[in-house]
Amino acid sequence: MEQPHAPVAAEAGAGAGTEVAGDAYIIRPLDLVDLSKGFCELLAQLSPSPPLSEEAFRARFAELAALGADHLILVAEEAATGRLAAAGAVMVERKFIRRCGLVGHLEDVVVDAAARGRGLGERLVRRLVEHARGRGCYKVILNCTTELKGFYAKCGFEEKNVQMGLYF
Ligand SMILES: CC(=O)SCCNC(=O)CCNC(=O)[C@H](O)C(C)(C)COP(=O)(O)OP(=O)(O)OC[C@H]1O[C@@H](n2cnc3c(N)ncnc32)[C@H](O)[C@@H]1OP(=O)(O)O
Repeated sequence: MEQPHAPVAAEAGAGAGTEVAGDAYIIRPLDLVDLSKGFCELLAQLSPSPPLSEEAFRARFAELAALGADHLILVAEEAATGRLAAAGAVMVERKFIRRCGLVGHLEDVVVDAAARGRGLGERLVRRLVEHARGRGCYKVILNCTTELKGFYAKCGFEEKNVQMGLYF
């Protein structure tokens, strides 16, 4: 199971909850230092995501940290540059059905365009899934485009049901 979010202002680097991926990337929970390591630039490759002020980033980080291990954002830091190359999140939904079962929701998986095709995305997804399993989730679900079905199939997912959305 992943550790809860790293303490505020903790130094990025190998420690509890981190994994050195093929020596080139350190996979670890999101940290406050990551605002200056390209976190927003990474998210902008996923969806329109203007840069955040430090205040806004810290406030959201604190809200998520308060959820403990029920909300985990992992990032992959390139060891050579200290820049972020990938990020992804999993949140645990607490249900009444299935004897108060837990469901993991995989969200906001992104690999920097320059780092794609090296297995980093799959490695990150598998780590997030393992976290959800460790929390006791009976399944992990996600929404994605048709083009990404192959990627998630490689990560062990299978197609189920239909995604619907209502945007405001
Ligand atoms: C729940 C969500 O967050 S959905 C949003 C997903 N994110 C995005 O669309 C953002 C833009 N895209 C990306 O960031 C990346 O392309 C990702 C995350 C989709 C894939 O990351 P990568 O690091 O390039 O993938 P990775 O190298 O780990 O690929 C693992 C396997 O999936 C395959 N794969 C990767 N992308 C695709 C794809 N679009 N379609 C089919 N197969 C794919 C790879 O070929 C590889 O297969 P192999 O083991 O046989 O070689």
